[in-house]
Amino acid sequence: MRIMVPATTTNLGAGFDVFGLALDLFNEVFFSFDTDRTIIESTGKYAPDLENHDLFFEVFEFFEKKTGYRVPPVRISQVCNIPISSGLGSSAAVIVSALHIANVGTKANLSQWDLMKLAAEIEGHPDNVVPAFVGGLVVCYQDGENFDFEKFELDFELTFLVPSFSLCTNTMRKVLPRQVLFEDAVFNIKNSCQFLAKIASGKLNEAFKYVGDRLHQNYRINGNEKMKEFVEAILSKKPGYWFVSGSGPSVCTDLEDFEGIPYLKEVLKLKVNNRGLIISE
Ligand SMILES: Nc1ncnc2c1ncn2[C@@H]1O[C@H](COP(=O)(O)OP(=O)(O)OP(=O)(O)O)[C@@H](O)[C@H]1O
Ligand SMILES: N[C@@H](CCO)C(=O)O
Repeated sequence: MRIMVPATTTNLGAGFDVFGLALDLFNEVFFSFDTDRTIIESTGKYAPDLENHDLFFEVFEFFEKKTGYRVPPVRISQVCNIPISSGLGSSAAVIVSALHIANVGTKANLSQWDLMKLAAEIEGHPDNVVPAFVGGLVVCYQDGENFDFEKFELDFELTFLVPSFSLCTNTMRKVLPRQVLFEDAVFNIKNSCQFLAKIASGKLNEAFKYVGDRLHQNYRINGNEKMKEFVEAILSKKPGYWFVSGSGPSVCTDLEDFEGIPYLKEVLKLKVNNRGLIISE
């Protein structure tokens, strides 16, 4: 059996923990239950960047605690095509695939809606896992038990500048302020609403004028010397738009000239994936 889970970018500037977008880049996860112990193997471009497979086991444990089912031993072989700890949803791809494997192996047969809620609970925010499940641009709502989302299907390509250093989302969430200025909150509301209104009206080119943020990006950029240098070099080239992908360090921008940007490891040009995850026997 196989499940392919897409990379995702989130926040898109002002939509912190709310906007998520699935991309045309997938981790492939092959799995079978004909084994007497759980074995996980990783191959693919980014497999060398992996330190361990703990996240799979954390998800299985969470699933067992939440459902009461025991996840049977499983042989997993994953192809890591999504950069790790780079702001492109690598952890969400694992969480979604591991929940699917647990759901199949236990025959718990949870609905996709319930799996999405579990995934958002594990990750601590819904904006990577929801688009990983359903594809497209999603606007997520999660407040305690209340969970909802709407999806928009789009057709465009985004450019991501991926640096050679990585940032851990959990760490990047801890650097965020507990309180913000009223005018900064209003700034983000204006931008996120206008971004979404342009998307909903099909005015895609105008949408990316509204990816400004004052709630999270600066705290994350200024909290890491390499990230600060990386973003300052990008801004010195006066991009039409830019935003930090997820919790970083990758940056999405419309730049074409990447000359002299420090720590730049690779440039990924990724189309929107409106399909979400792909399950096959
Ligand atoms: N293919 C994988 N197999 C096993 N564990 C993985 C895999 N990809 C990511 N992880 C785990 O997820 C962690 C990275 O999660 P993190 O949320 O920090 O980064 P990200 O998901 O790539 O970025 P963002 O959440 O900002 O999009 C890694 O340190 C590793 O523990
Ligand atoms: N909205 C989350 C996304 C992490 O990928 C954050 O910025 O922490």
